[in-house]
Amino acid sequence: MLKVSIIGASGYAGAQLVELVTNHPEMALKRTLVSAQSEDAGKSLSQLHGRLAHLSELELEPVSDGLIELLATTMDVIFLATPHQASHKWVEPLSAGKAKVLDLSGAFRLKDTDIFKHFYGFTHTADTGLAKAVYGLAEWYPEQIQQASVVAVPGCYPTASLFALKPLMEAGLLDEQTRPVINAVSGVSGAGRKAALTTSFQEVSLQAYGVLGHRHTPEIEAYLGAPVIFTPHLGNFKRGILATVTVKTKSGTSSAEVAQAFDDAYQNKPLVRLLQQFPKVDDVALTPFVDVYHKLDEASGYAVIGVAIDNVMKGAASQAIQCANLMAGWPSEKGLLHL
Ligand SMILES: NC(=O)C1=CN([C@@H]2O[C@H](COP(=O)(O)OP(=O)(O)OC[C@H]3O[C@@H](n4cnc5c(N)ncnc54)[C@H](OP(=O)(O)O)[C@@H]3O)[C@@H](O)[C@H]2O)C=CC1
Ligand SMILES: CC(=O)N[C@@H](CCC(=O)OP(=O)(O)O)C(=O)O
Repeated sequence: MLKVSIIGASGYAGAQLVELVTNHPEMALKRTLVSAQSEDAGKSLSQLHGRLAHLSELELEPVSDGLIELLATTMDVIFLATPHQASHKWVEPLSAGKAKVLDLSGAFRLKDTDIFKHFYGFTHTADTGLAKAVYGLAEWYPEQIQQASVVAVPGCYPTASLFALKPLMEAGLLDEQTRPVINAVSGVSGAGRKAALTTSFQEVSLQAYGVLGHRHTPEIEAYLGAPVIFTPHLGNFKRGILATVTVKTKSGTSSAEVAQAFDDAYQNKPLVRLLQQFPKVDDVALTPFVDVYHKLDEASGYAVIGVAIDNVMKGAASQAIQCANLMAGWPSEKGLLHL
């Protein structure tokens, strides 16, 4: 059994990880942590998350330098489901021992530290951690993830967007002169658990935000290898992301070529479901699946691809488990397919 700890366990992604690790046949959850000043330190996780009421023995411990050092040398796997600054601080000391570290924040996804500073608002100084970090898009970089000691688990919107675009990019079917246009709607859980006016029940109404400036734009561009137009929207539902992606294909591209590109990319990928219709958020909510559909208008050369994922699962926690599975030498879907 792999010994596992989760830092940021009281948040949405962290609590989801607690559930997934607890259900995993080869993982044993040892410790759950929150920040040093957390008002939830000392509470049991089941007090905060009713879904975890059966795990009443798990206590949330405040993080400290001493505990970080201990975890680095005694754990096999450590998940950080913490804000970007906290992950930036803790990834290097946590990866100094034998533990493999999976960070769910955006702190280690962008290799270009100038772009990072522009979009995240602070200077990246964890060079060693950044050099080690492998981007954890599980179905796309399995060999690199398997060798990694630090994984930067992708953001939720980049996961949905890249699953739509990478098959066409890999097949050389995208028109290089026209940027893909990504419109995506996320449920409110994407914003995290802490109270904020913009995410309160009375305030949320379908609306675009972060237009032409969201930090996920450079992340999508870095792992697609082309510029995009990305517009996120906040929807009045709890879980899920629906990304509708419009692309111009190369002149003469046929529907059969587009279908072949998606079949080639996702055959033998049990967590990716190629549908016969555009996907629905409810079909993936609380699951680790990626639902995908595509349609090409051969006359104009424009294609529309729909992708649905659960933002907290495939957009964060279940993708982190997929990466931990790969790092342990197991199939990425271990412990996830039959939840
Ligand atoms: N929600 C989502 O859909 C997705 C989230 N992510 C990323 O995952 C990470 C967690 O997100 P989410 O679960 O939504 O966030 P939440 O705000 O719900 O949870 C954050 C967690 O981190 C803890 N925490 C905060 N500061 C520190 C610190 N300095 N040291 C240790 N623990 C700390 C919080 O507890 P406390 O404050 O009490 O200490 C809490 O447990 C973020 O980086 C987010 O960007 C990525 C993809 C999708
Ligand atoms: C609805 C909502 O607010 N979503 C979050 C994205 C959550 C996510 O993927 O987080 P990280 O990249 O920060 O890890 C946002 O737009 O900031």
